[in-house]
Amino acid sequence: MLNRFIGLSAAIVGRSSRISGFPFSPLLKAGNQSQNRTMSAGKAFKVLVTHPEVPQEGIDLLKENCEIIQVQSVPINRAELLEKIRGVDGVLWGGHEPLNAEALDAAGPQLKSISTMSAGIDYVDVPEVKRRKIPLGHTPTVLNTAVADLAVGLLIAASRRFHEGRKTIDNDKWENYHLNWLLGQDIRDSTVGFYGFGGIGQAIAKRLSGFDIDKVLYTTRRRVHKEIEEEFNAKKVDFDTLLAESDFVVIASPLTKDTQGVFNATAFNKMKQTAVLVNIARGKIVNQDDLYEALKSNRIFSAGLDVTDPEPLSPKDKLLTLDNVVVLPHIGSATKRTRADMSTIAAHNVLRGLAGEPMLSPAY
Ligand SMILES: O=C(O)C(=O)CO
Repeated sequence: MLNRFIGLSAAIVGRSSRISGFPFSPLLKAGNQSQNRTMSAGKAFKVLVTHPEVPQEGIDLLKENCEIIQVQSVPINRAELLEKIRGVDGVLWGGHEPLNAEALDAAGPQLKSISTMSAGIDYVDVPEVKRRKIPLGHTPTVLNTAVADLAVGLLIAASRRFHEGRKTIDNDKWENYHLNWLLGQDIRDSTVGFYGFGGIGQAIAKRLSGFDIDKVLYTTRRRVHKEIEEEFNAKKVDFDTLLAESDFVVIASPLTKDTQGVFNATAFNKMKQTAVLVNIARGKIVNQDDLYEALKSNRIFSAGLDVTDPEPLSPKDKLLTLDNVVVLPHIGSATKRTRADMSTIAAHNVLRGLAGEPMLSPAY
């Protein structure tokens, strides 16, 4: 229920940060003269935006009360970032570069609020941020639908052999006079297993409910609310059961030391030979060498990946030589509206942190 509420508020902020009733960042309330600070631009706080392409929606919110400093280089030049972060009060961390002691030291002890513009925060040294008692926000929820749409796209593309089909055209091997040519896996009546069943996993399950699937299994540390289980006809199972019984295995969990590399040869050997793996979470949750072997030997049917290890993936990577894998360059949240919403939520997080208020979506 709480998830739903946050989802709703987040969606509202995304559409319009000015709708009355929305829990505005305190700093955006009229005047805000209570802050007993003055800066060169007459603004209460100095905020670094670490990426030049952060959508304007978030920048405009910050500008109302803050002097903005912005990194200009893309890809981000670390030296520029470390130079510009010095002395700032808040940071909107727009990219996926390491947010670690080096950056925090460069900023200095006055830093009091940080938000990433991402759901996953595996590139943040969270213990280090926590140790310094700096509130940290991130932007889950607003990207659930965009990532879920893409996951369903990958699931269909991998199960119906889009990549291999396209290659037959390129190679003048269009052979549909064979009745068993390019046969794929059905989604209807299938069991879909989620490794991680938070907001993104549930948004994928919601979309798949229109595909006449039979059941949903999920593996998580904690059981999800009963009403969510009922809504998706979902059952919590252990990892081995998930692997053995799922026709589609969807990875939708954060990357942590516990999830890193869990999809390895042992796991693939427990999956159905007809199974399709989809990963929209993080590349490192999968042992990519083992995945390559499992796909090449047809130990599993196919895979659809939005994330790889490393990123960017080399065009020479052996994974790309396979017919039965669809690989995308980590574009799960890459829609105009989603990125705008992410910048809005991140800006609210930063402003709330500066005001000493709870962030809209705290990371810890
Ligand atoms: O925001 C994130 O963490 C993503 O990886 C979106 O795809």
